Amino acid sequence: MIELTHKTSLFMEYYFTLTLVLCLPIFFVLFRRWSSVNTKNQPPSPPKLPFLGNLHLLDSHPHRSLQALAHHHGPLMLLHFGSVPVLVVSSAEAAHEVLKTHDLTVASRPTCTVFKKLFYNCKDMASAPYGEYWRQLRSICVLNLLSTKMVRSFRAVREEETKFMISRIEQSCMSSSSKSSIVNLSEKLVTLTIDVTCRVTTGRKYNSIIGEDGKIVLFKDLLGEFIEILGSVYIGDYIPWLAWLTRVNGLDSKLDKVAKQFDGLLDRVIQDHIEQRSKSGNIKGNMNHTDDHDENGQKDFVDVLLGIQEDSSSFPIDRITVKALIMDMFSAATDSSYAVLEWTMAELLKHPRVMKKLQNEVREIAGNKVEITEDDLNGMKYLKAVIKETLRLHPPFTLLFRMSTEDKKIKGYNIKANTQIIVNTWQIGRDPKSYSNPDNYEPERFLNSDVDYIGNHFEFIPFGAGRRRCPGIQYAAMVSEIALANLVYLFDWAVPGGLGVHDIDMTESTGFITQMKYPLKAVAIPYLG
Ligand code: HEM
Repeated sequence: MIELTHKTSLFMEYYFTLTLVLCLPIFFVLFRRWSSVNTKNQPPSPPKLPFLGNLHLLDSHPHRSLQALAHHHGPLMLLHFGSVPVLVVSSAEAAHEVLKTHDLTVASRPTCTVFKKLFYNCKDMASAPYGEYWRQLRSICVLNLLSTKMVRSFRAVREEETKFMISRIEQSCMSSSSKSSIVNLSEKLVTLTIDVTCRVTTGRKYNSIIGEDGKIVLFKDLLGEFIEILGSVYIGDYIPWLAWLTRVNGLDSKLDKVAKQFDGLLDRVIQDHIEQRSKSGNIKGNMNHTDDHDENGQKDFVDVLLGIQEDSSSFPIDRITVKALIMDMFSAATDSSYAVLEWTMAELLKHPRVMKKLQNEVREIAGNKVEITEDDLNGMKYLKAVIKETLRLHPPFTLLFRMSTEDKKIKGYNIKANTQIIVNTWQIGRDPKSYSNPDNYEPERFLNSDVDYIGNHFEFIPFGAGRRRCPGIQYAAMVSEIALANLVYLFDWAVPGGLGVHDIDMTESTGFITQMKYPLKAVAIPYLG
């Protein structure tokens, strides 16, 4: 009996193996046919590795490695980050097709763990998926927080904080025997942009806060850590079985710590505002959130959001949404504006001709004024061209991140739903097809040109384009213009002793926002008129 069973089982094994061998060619043909249907008409791709896909082809400056890949594979190329398909868009024409023709299809953002943890499960505007919730938040921000009227109403904050920055530089010049001083411009500019954002969003500045462990944390350092961590890659998003790595390398606990510290701060900010509002009687029924000022003076973003929360006719927003929106403002408004100013000053130091031309314009328009005010900025055409040229060569967000929500044919290629879309704005701004001498810093190219940065000209999209375009363009322009005009009006600038203009280190930082890797230092010499 045992003998019989053994024989049967041997026969079964033999039969199974034979069937498998005979069927293999059929499986192979079927697989080839299935995969060719599946990959039919897909954009060109470099070869990929098992599990990693094409992740190994990226380095710490992904906009540069993607540019190198696009030179081989073209302006629409399909990569795989782990198991996730990623469409990379690298020319103005392809960006027009994706962001304008297929705006609605690519209006969502990729879901990623870092954003989920830092922005209350994507309850903010910038990382929320496309849909009704995002639409409502966007309209609240565009109509109430970032409207022309609201941005203008913060003019005094911008002018005052610029004045503080200038007087800090003047003081360091005065205390030097030569009446000039080496200034850490990066440090001055980051303080300016953080202070403006804090006052506009919360009504006050934060030098330091008490951390979770009771220790004092510099607000600037906390925000720096937040921005740095925003740029981290959470490997589990692309290769799920490697998710444990972020527990081992400490990213998980770092994320949780930063999120908790900001959450505590935002809770205190909101509580202070609620108490202040109830003291001044500025509560439900007594407030119109579209007014620019309350009886105590300037309203900040938290005031406006609490007003909307109390207004039963508005879209209902809870405390978490208020916190998530404030986080958006902190993360989007500070380091981006700071990066633009820092790169601009570095380029001006490297190009004394451009610096002189800019100073001539600003000094001519200012006459003998003590300082430049926002009224003076309108006529400063070269200043605006200088800022545009910086945004072309050094967009703070070198890549735009989107997500397709439906299967679509884009430029004849089949693009599946849930494909991540990356638009390489950095590469597009340096394309020789759109710009002569694309690597040269020549603001003149924007004089007498109708090319703007509001998403109409796809060769120049530092603020993105389409539905998810940056809503803070006006805010960013005003902070940068007033600060730059005063810096070049009130001081002459030189490269620190012994160094030439070619010694300025233009290496880029890594991370979410591309700044200069090393702090920019320059000699400030007060201009005596
Ligand atoms: C020079 C400074 C700035 C630059 C270069 C910049 C650039 C960008 C870019 C490239 C995007 C993505 C656009 C897209 O996907 O098409 C974006 C989104 C966004 N920006 Fe800005 N930005 C700047 C300043 C600001 C400021 C000052 C604020 C607010 C006060 C702001 C708020 C936002 C928000 C909330 C989003 C998300 C919009 C959405 O997803 O609907 N940005 N920005």
